[in-house]
Amino acid sequence: MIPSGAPIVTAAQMRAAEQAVFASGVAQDELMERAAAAVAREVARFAMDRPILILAGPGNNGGDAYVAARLLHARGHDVNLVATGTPQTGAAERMQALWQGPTSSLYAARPRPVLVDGLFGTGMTRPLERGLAAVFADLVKQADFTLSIDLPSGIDTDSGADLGAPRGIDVTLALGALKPGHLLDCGGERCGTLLLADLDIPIDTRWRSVARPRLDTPGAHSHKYCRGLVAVIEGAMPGAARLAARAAMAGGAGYVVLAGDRPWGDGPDALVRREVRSAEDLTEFLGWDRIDAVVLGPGLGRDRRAEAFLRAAFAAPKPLILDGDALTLLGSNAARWLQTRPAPTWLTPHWGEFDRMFAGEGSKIARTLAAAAEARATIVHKGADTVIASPKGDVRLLAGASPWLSTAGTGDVLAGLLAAQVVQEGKGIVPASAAAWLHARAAQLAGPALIADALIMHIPQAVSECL
Ligand SMILES: NC(=O)C1=CN([C@@H]2O[C@H](COP(=O)(O)OP(=O)(O)OC[C@H]3O[C@@H](n4cnc5c(N)ncnc54)[C@H](O)[C@@H]3O)[C@@H](O)[C@H]2O)[C@@H](O)CC1
Ligand SMILES: [K+]
Repeated sequence: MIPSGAPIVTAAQMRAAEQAVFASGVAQDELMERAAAAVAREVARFAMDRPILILAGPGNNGGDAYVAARLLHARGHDVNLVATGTPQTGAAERMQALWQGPTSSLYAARPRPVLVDGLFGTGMTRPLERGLAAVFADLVKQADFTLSIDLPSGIDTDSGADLGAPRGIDVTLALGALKPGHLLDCGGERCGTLLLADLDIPIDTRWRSVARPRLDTPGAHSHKYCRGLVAVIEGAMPGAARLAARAAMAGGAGYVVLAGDRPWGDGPDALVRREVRSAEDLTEFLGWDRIDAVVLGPGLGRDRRAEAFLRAAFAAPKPLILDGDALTLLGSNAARWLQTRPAPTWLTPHWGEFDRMFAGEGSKIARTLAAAAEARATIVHKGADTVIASPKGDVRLLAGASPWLSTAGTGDVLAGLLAAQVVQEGKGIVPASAAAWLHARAAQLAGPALIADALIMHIPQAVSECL
């Protein structure tokens, strides 16, 4: 579980936000007391009367741990504390001095049913030392319940990379804001349930976790065209385009046309068929002013015909959603081509497609943001964690989607859903975030061993939860 629509900042941005709070007259110790009060509240809620072991590291994450130990002890909880070394910050040192209860060294620590991890937070700069990682993992394993303060110790704040964090953490209480490491890479798997205590720290950011969208019920006078017309272009593997088209219908588009020349299989009868045999036909079709968005790429193929279709779609002044083969065809020319498009474009690459299109270094967020700016397109960078970035610098992160989505055709469904949102919700990151939420929710509803067709059947339920 992840807080919805929550702000996300890097370690450096969090430190800057904290400094701004200090500059406004709040003392550092006061902020630490606030953080620890939130930690103590959550720990007390889960611990009930079970004995608690608190791990305190050398920095301010450890400082929070000392204060939480004091507050929990004052409330009558049975608390032991393990200190991994001497406090390295003034605040941690002052908080250590105020802790009067039992303290032991890490290697003398005895497991207890409730464990609080205050070893490291946003200050982690290198992997956990091996001995420490092993003892920590063992204490987590032997505890019934573990809560991490701010971040699981052993997760990189900005990338979510594994720096030795154990498995089995039940709850992570993020302080001030979410960090990318809560959602990306290993962080997404290791945090357990993610909670957020905002601590009244003002956060100014364009990065957020994906939120449940608010969708509109059609008005009493709505008709099929005003709810948006999506054109899906067929190619070598017509099943993929049909999945996209059916997903666009289920996602609420008013009118969906499947354009191509493949033999017509079974229904759905509501899907409109338009014969398009050549790139010239496609150009003529895309000149139809009722078309609000075009999906190209699912099952398109990579031959000359596919390339000609791609050129025709690029030239049409229509919002365009590119997926699958269209992305592979673009390859390393993607940014150059996309910059010249006369209308907004959305790309939905998985990591392989993304890597073929865009070079660059850094975290998944940094790379997706840079690519979106360069290509002037909104990019939905799919995977176990999905990063959505717009050319304007907005970011939405989605983690924790069903692992059962890793099956053929689910990407085609996302492309169709995105088109439905584009024609209903408009520009930029909003429709992309909505589509990602609906896709993840439909997968949750479809349950284990889902297939792409079943995913589509659950989209209307997901939509109904957003009205
Ligand atoms: N951001 C906020 O709003 C607030 C942050 N606070 C806490 O402050 C934390 C950040 O504190 P710090 O910047 O002191 O950082 P940390 O407490 O995360 O740790 C930094 C210390 O650990 C050492 N270190 C880093 N990686 C190590 C490794 N692998 N092995 C051994 N030592 C290692 C560093 O040299 C440094 O001494 C946050 O995570 C949060 O818990 C709260 O106290 C108050 C509010
Ligand atoms: K921690």
